[in-house]
Amino acid sequence: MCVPRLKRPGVCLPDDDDRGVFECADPTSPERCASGGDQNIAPLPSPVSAARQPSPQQATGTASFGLAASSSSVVGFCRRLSHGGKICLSGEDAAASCEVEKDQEQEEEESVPGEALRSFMEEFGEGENPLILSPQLKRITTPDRAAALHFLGEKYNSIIERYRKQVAKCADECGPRYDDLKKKYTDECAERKRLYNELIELRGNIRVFCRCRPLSSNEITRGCLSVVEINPSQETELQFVPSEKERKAFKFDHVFGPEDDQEAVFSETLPVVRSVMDGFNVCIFAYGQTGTGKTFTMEGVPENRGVNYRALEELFRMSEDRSTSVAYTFSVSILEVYNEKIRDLLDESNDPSKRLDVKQSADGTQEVPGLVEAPIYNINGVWEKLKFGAQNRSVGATNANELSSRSHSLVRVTVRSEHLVTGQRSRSHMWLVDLAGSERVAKTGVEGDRLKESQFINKSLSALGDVISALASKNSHIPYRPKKKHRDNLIHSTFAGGDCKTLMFVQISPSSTDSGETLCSLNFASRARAVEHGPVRKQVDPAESLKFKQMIRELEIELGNEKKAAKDTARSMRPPLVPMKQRQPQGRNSNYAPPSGPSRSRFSKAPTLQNKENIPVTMNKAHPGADPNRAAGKARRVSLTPVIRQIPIQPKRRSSMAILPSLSEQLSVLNEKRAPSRLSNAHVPRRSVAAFGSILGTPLAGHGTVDATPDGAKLRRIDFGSSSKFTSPPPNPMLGQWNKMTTPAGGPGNASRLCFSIQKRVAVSPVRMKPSVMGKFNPAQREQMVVGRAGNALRVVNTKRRQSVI
Ligand SMILES: Nc1ncnc2c1ncn2[C@@H]1O[C@H](COP(=O)(O)OP(=O)(O)OP(=O)(O)O)[C@@H](O)[C@H]1O
Repeated sequence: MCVPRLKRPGVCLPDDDDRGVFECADPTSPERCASGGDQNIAPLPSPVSAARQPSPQQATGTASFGLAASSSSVVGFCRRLSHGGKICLSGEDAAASCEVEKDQEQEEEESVPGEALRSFMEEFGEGENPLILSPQLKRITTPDRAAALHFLGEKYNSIIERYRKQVAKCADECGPRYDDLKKKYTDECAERKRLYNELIELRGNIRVFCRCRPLSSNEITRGCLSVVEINPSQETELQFVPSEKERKAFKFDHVFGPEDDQEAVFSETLPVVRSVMDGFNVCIFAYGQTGTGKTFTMEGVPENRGVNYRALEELFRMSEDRSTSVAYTFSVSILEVYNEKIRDLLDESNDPSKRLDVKQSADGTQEVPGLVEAPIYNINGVWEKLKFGAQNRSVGATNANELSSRSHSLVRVTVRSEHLVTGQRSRSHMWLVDLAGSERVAKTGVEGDRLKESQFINKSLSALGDVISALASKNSHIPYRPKKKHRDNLIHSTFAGGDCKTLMFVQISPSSTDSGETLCSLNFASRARAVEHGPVRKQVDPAESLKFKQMIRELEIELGNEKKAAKDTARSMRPPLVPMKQRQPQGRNSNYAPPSGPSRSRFSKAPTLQNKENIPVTMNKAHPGADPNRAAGKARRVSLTPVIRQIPIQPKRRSSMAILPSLSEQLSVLNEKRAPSRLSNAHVPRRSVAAFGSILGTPLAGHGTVDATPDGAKLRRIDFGSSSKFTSPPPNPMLGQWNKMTTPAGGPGNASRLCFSIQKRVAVSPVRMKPSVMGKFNPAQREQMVVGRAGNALRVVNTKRRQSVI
């Protein structure tokens, strides 16, 4: 039997989900025949009545079956029911229907009427199994077939209805979730892009977009193939496939394929363009082989304008948006570098004798004095200027491009802004550069003037390539053109100079005939992408910066005066100091007594152990009052003062306002793994320590007590009024005087007067002494001694004396 596989329209077979559409050209029900519905079987009466009274109109119409019935059965059935109505099958199916007829007649003879229909309905009445095999349907005799099909139709309709409801329910339930997820995804993408842009800005990278033009009609005629593969879902990657075996992937910040239009390109360019309105310099330039669409991207055509026009349009739009807070003014200059000469394309006089040159301005930027800077007030004005400039540009025909640009074209848009509230002004530039195309002289078939142009173009582009390579590999030497005023340096500094946000379009041809040049361009662009300039500065109006410089100068003078005044005041407030010459030599770390000097005779005619503040000395119990060290003729105990000097002082370390804890406290504190030692809260200049070291008694003496906290590192509370076990000798008269001078309202004095510094914690640990030294002390003395070490400073602490931890 022939089972036709019906392709659209036709019957859906078990292994094919094409929908079968049977059209009946029944004159009595034209609307049904023409309805073309493709999902449901037309509504039919109940199976029983249908079985009894098969109505052609009811059974006909346009129906689609998702059943596995033999199309022959259905066709035959429809034919009979239509009473002469025509079953229309398309194409190959029509031929199949003839054979179907024969089979059907044969089948009818074999089947048992009524019985088959019943069992069929029993079998398929239950469940949702939509799979009905054709032999089962074939068993039903002709008069019952209508009922069987009707039965099936209803069953399928109900299944479809149920599924439709399920789908609707699912859509209701999942719709909001889907929308939510979609929003999250979009937000995530936007955030990723923002972060990426931020990263690029921080690094100061050159952004690189790659744009591949479509194959030209000429290339298609010549049978050129495309060597570039771009997957639209991967907007940053491009595959270069010059042959079957070769394949190289290139990554850029965005890749535009042949089908991407000017608008799509500009929408990605927009963020960079907007920066110029925020005071950043911006440079957008197109690079690539001749005829790859650089001018198309930058200038565009009147009906399909490019980046230049759209960028200026955006600037005007933004200016309008911000008009309540910022006042913007725009001006434009257009120039070209042709055969290493600069031509002003907006100069209406077109004076050939006018010579323009590049000059370096005071702020290091390249300027072209004398260049026309035309103010623009609206977008119409912009188009006029751009058109005028483009008309003046040097173009010529080559084999590669009928209208090949023979020069680098630079449009400079100057944006000046003044903030209406803060009055802050800025001046920034946007450079829109359409470079001349690199070309293979042999290929472009140029000669004469065109050849000369080509040589200049290639030389200039190669210099640019060197600059970019050097920048990319972070060479210390950037090979700008040797002459400082070289025209190319204007281009180089524009986008490679560093102080602007740079976007490069690398334009490529997809044609297999250009694969060599395409690879060069892609490699060049990859190198450019690796260049890191560092963050770009906001530009301030030069007039504004002059004003700021002036302000800074005035502030500096003011600050200097204030510092001087503060110094003078501080000097007048200081306590009387020992004259410098009386102080011990700096940096001396000696075990010998410092030479006696006038200070001693002046402040302490007979220095005693008691009044030697901060100088721990071992007492000789046998001869009190005698200097045991001298008596022994040996080196004195460590002089603390020089030791202190040796301890490195951290610049912002606080100085202690006192305080001498007991030895056990010291030990416990110091052994606590050098807990952070904020033992002080007032900075005392180093020399004060030295000075007080030789003053008899300090203002601290007799005033300070320590309220030791569990944390030895914490500052002790000072009770100036109470007495202490660490009492000092009576203060000397000079200090008394000084106290009076500096104590407000006769109070105990403030912290700054308690200037005795603990500059460094000292880890005290037993140190082995030479037996010869130890022998000089009796056991009681030895017990009383603790030997400590502070850095490389050795000192002895006597438990019976007022002790300094350091
Ligand atoms: N993306 C594109 N879609 C459609 N046409 C394009 C596209 N890019 C370029 N073209 C067409 O290709 C031709 C060459 O383009 P264009 O003059 O801009 O190239 P070019 O790189 O500036 O060449 P040259 O360096 O020689 O000046 C033009 O006819 C242009 O319209």
